[in-house]
Amino acid sequence: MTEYTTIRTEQVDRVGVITLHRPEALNALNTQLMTEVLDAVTGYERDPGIGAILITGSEKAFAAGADIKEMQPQTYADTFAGDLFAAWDQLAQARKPTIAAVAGYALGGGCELAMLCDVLLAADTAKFGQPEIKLGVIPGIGGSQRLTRAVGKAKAMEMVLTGRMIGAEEAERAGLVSRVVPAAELLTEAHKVAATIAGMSLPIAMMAKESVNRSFETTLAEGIRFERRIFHATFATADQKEGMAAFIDKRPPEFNHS
Ligand SMILES: CC(C)=CC(=O)SCCNC(=O)CCNC(=O)[C@H](O)C(C)(C)COP(=O)(O)OP(=O)(O)OC[C@H]1O[C@@H](n2cnc3c(N)ncnc32)[C@H](O)[C@@H]1OP(=O)(O)O
Repeated sequence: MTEYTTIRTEQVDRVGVITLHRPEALNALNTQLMTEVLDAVTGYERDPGIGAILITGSEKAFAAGADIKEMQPQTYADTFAGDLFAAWDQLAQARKPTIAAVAGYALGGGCELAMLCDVLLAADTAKFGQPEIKLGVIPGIGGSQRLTRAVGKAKAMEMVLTGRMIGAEEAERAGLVSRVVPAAELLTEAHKVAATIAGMSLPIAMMAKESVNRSFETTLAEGIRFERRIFHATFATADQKEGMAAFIDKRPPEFNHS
């Protein structure tokens, strides 16, 4: 069992949970914390008993951004040679579905971490922003790209150029989050969503995720061709036979993830 110092992990109902835990710094994402998050994600990816990964923070902050105190003294040569933040791409490459449950601040790298996840659920207390410009930098973990795809150019431009935060309702209206729930219900709801996904056939959920993600990277015609081929491939699984047989037999499916 790995000992983590800046995150907490637990496994419930085939869901691998990662709770960011650096309360003294509002979960600011320093190297230690991100290394631990990525290590935990790798562990859950390898674990056949896990079907979805849930990432959450505290009531006050999902994460207040990349660690400014750690970044401040770095030189251009440091950031370039070390390819600062490139490791985070590993989360985007996760093949199992990932869910972010956001309460409080999700700023800069915190907003980017949430956007690296597949499903984004927000508490009514959530505040999203890309305030890097106020620090004399720009988003560096995909914020200018993923935020723009999520909320469109006009809102993304305003947020990235002014650093303005948006609340949960505005984030939902703009399409950044799938749903807003009362803060007291966030974890319960997020667990429900994650457990629902984890209860599906794992290979089929992974195919569904890959297919949706393809829509961000290719033309419509290519995307539809990709989806059709993957759809055909689902018929090679035992879970397709089981899922359809269960419907016909009027019983819940018992997927065995093969
Ligand atoms: C550059 C790239 C690629 C990515 C980035 O993410 S840059 C960072 C973007 N995030 C920000 O600019 C937000 C910074 N934080 C704040 O503006 C405020 O902390 C707040 C509005 C989120 C909350 O304000 P509040 O007054 O409630 O709390 P503080 O006293 O300011 O914070 C408590 C404690 O946490 C430390 N903290 C907060 N955010 C960070 C951070 N991103 N990096 C490092 N440390 C952070 C803050 O300094 C304070 O600790 P001390 O009391 O020890 O100073």
